[in-house]
Amino acid sequence: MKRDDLTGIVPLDEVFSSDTEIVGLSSDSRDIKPGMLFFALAGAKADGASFAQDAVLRGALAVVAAKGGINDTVSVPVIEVDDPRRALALTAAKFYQVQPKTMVAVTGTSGKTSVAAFIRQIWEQGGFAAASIGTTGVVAPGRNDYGSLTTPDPVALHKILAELAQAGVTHASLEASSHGLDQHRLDGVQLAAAAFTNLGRDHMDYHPTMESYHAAKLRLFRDLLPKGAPAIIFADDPWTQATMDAAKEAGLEVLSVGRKGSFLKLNRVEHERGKQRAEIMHGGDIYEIDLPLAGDFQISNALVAAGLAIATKTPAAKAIAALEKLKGAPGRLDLVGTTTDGAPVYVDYAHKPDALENVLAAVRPFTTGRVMVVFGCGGDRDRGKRPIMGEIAARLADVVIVSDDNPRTEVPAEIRSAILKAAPDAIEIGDRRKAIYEAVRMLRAGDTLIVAGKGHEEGQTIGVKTFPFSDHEEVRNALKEVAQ
Ligand SMILES: CC(=O)N[C@H]1[C@@H](OP(=O)(O)OP(=O)(O)OC[C@H]2O[C@@H](n3ccc(=O)[nH]c3=O)[C@H](O)[C@@H]2O)O[C@H](CO)[C@@H](O)[C@@H]1O[C@H](C)C(=O)N[C@@H](C)C(=O)N[C@H](CCC(=O)O)C(=O)O
Ligand SMILES: Nc1ncnc2c1ncn2[C@@H]1O[C@H](COP(=O)(O)OP(=O)(O)OP(=O)(O)O)[C@@H](O)[C@H]1O
Ligand SMILES: N[C@H](CCC[C@H](N)C(=O)O)C(=O)O
Ligand SMILES: [Mg+2]
Repeated sequence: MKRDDLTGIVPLDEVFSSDTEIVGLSSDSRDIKPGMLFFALAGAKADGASFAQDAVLRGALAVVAAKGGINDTVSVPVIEVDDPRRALALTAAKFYQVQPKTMVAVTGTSGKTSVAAFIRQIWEQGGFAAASIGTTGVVAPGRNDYGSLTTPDPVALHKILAELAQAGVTHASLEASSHGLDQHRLDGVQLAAAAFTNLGRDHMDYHPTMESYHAAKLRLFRDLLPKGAPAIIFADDPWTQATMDAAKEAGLEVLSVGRKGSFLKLNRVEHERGKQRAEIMHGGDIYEIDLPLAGDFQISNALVAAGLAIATKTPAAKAIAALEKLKGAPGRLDLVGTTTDGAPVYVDYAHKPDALENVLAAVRPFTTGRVMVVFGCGGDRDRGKRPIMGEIAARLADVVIVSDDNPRTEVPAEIRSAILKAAPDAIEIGDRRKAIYEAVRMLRAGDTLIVAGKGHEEGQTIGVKTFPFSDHEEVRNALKEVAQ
């Protein structure tokens, strides 16, 4: 791409002639090839500025950095900007040029992946070529890539958006994580609408307080949505009011959904094992639907998705009717099988306190026997949530098995012991395969088992190595073995 097609954000015209060809951008010196621009970002672990020399040696045309950020002398121009992360995101948007026409983003502690998958399905049912991008990867017509970050870094993200647009995708939903918002990964994405699901304890290793965690989420409404755009806000969360106030102050059109919602109001819901019947009110009309998913929280997610669809011009009756055909995102209260006595086993991605609380509460109404749970907590992540999750499991489940979930570089037994402090009656089985097998073996008619924490994940990270591991596969194998 020529200099002039890319200028405007970073003042490239001050250092390059107009015929300079720029072949790419990166904030990782290891990815730099001749003809690329290197953006030096101050990170959590390292300072990108210290890799400027490395980037130059690999052929960077220039280094974009914060004012006074580069102390070493480098042999290429150093371009100083106020905010290198934002500059990278906006430049990436220009570099990759095209994005799907209608894009929405969803933030919140829980429900992002589910809402992103639901709105994609509502659009698909409306006949649009639609995509979703988030924790479970990129899902689009003819494409299903496994992803590693919930919100990809801006260069990867804009490359994906351009590929999707070029493949004819017109509608896309994105998950906006608090890290992603804080690090400006989504700046430069042209959003038509955005949504907020809820706020609970998460990532307290990154955000110093709940208020700063909330403020990171609010960037979506304060800084990224254009004025007048719709903000769909789940109405029944303790953080609803503060979020609505911020969205109103930012000049957005606030549309609330939920039991206390006014745009989509949930009048009534009846839970059954695999589905729930809901009465929803919109614009004076009443709709009765069967949502083919278990769990009260999935009603909330479905309402947020329907709100986004209506706000982006899907007729309300169509958007609400589409809820009857929704499929859950992989590993979200995902029914993997049942024992010969009919006891169901679900795999769920609850790896934070509120999610665990919700999922255990969700299965209680249709469990006549015991609610059982196998779970652990990730290593090298927020340590404070361990006893909190232990307490929740002990309070809401009848049988608790504490096991390992990506211990990473921590001592697994120490993580388990922090959970067990608040769940003294729990059974401890570190090996997750054995824990799942034991739990399945204990199941009796009327019981429900939740294997929580890993959801769609396909590995167990011990130390710095990731070993293939799938809760789905382990549950299926255990069910087979126990049935024999
Ligand atoms: C803590 C965190 O969020 N880190 C993210 C951040 O990295 P960072 O900027 O802090 O990087 P750093 O390692 O300190 O290095 C600083 C800079 O030096 C550069 N560098 C480094 C080494 C080198 O040889 N050369 C070089 O140029 C790095 O590329 C970087 O630009 O920016 C990177 C690029 O976007 C991300 O890949 C990286 O995600 C790491 C891998 C990560 O684990 N992130 C998780 C916590 C995360 O983002 N999770 C959220 C939420 C999950 C959820 O709840 O759903 C997500 O959106 O996935
Ligand atoms: N609206 C909700 N309210 C509370 N808990 C929920 C809600 N939706 C989902 N959950 C719980 O959180 C888990 C993760 O759901 P989902 O993947 O949709 O959320 P997420 O926000 O994308 O999470 P992550 O940040 O971990 O990717 C589910 O498996 C379920 O246990
Ligand atoms: N995006 C989250 C996922 C956590 C999933 C859980 N299985 C764990 O490893 O803690 C994180 O990396 O913190
Ligand atoms: Mg997610």
